[in-house]
Amino acid sequence: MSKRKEKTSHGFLNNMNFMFREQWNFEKTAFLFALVFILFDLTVSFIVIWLPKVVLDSINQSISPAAFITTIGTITIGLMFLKYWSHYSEQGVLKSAVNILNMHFYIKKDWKILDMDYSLSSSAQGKIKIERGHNATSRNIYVNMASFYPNSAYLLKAIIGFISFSAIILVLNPIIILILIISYLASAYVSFLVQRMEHSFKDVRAEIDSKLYYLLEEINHHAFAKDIRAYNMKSWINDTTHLFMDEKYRLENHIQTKHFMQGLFDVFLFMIRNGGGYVFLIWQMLTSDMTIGDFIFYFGAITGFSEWLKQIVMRFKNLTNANFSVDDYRYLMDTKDASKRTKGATLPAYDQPAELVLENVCFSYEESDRVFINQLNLKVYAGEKLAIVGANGAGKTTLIKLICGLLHPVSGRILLNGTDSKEFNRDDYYSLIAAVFQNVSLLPMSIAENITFCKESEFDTERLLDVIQKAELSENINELKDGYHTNLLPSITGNGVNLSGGEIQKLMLARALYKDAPLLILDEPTAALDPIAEDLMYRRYDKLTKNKTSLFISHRLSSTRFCDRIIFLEDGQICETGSHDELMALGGKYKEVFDIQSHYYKENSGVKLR
Ligand SMILES: Nc1ncnc2c1ncn2[C@@H]1O[C@H](COP(=O)(O)OP(=O)(O)OP(=O)(O)O)[C@@H](O)[C@H]1O
Repeated sequence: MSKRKEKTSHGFLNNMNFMFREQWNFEKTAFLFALVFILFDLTVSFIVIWLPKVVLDSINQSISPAAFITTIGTITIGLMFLKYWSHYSEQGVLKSAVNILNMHFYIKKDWKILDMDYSLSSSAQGKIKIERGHNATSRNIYVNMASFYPNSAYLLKAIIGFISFSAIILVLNPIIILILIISYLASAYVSFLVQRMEHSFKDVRAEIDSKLYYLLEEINHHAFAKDIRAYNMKSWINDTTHLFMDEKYRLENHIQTKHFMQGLFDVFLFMIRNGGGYVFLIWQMLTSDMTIGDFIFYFGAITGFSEWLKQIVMRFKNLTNANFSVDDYRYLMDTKDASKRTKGATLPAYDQPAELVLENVCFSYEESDRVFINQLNLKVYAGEKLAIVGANGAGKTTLIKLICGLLHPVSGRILLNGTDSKEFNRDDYYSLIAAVFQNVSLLPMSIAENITFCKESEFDTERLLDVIQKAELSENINELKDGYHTNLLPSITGNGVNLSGGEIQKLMLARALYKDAPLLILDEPTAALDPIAEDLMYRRYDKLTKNKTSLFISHRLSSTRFCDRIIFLEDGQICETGSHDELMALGGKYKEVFDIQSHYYKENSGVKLR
């Protein structure tokens, strides 16, 4: 499979364009808020350094108390007005960007993860990508991508403030500006180095987080609670969690140490910068005609100038962080599916069984050198009932995932009614297959919704009742007060029932039958059924698979005899194929395993399997 080189960074300007367009499309008023905030907040900054000069000059010039109160009162009221509206607008910018826009990215990212090819989302590389996408849209407003827009506004405000205050200090002495700027450039450079170092650990951090959070989520998972107690796994979980935590601690500690050193360097520069400025002003007071009002005004300007520079460095740093997050988000969102998402080949009829052909199919998992499916050739005739058997790890589930289009062959082809599965639109192709996988997936909604995936008002009742009956679930459901309207997962829905393992398996079968697709795939569908339910299912298998081609995976070889043909898989290859009688006559691996299983039955119950 040829690997496309993926773009991990779009560049700052491109990201800026992207974020501003997103903000514009999402909420235009955010731009008005930003404008008001910048203008008003800057004006407040000027008034704050100018007001003490006005007060001192007024006292020096001995103006009348009425004029003094009017002047100071007007300025103070104006200041309050501007401060209120600047705060209001700032909140407007933060609200629309961080609270709303971030939620928009968060949902889009989740949708992308749900929609992307399974082969990508389940690979190790895909998991890191997803973790980085989660971090990019996290609730932490200091690093998430939505902080890009407010930080741009803060940065613009700081730049304008810096230029204006420069003009004031320029009148005083240009060298002061030069000293202040050099000290800040040094600070910015060190900050940039620390930030770049932190970014270089992003993949390591995502990998540790993904391991740690997987473990933390699993231990909180209801299904895992029994095993934890039964196998006394607490100490193992504790040790493993601490192992990951230690890894995380070491990494964060290393990063934190660099931040601490950067902080020390900043304090050193601050002392040189501000201390030098004040010494210069005192000297000016002593040697020229500078008034106390001027001293206070310039004192404020130098402090304010330093503050603007600090703001520029800080906002630039935040913006760079947000820019990295935008890159991470776009890296995830740009993921190209390997399967076809555009209009594909014409689909075969849903009411006719499909023919399936595998030609020289090879497959390896991305992160492994091993070949899991090796040059596999197989033809499943339309309407045929094929059983796939083999030892654990032989590749049965992998083969099923390939046929389902969840994984893609590294080489070779999978043809459905003569058309390469790659030629179908991915979602169209999924619609041709109804599969029951080993891992069950129940959702917190009613039994009917879990079977049909339709809203309560939209499903086909007749079809629902038919599949409930075929899956042998009628008796269980009839016992419930609300029948198939009963909710599942009461711990989440607040009411309803918990089904047993066997009942869930029947429900999964009902779900596959309701889909009524031409290719039915059942991966160990009877593993949780009691012998009577299992026997019933085998006897009804013809009816269940009417007008369908079916693939049936099982470890119980006796259960595959109702299939037309059996393939025995070993190391990702078909080593034997034929009907039960043919394989028994062959005297190979199938017979060997069958004899071991039937021997067990004979010895323990006197029941012979043949
Ligand atoms: N995501 C993965 N990455 C790497 N290897 C994997 C992955 N999933 C499965 N494997 C490996 O592929 C091999 C085949 O697994 P598969 O699940 O297809 O076997 P199986 O025949 O269905 O086994 P079982 O009967 O136990 O369900 C196993 O060795 C397994 O470890």
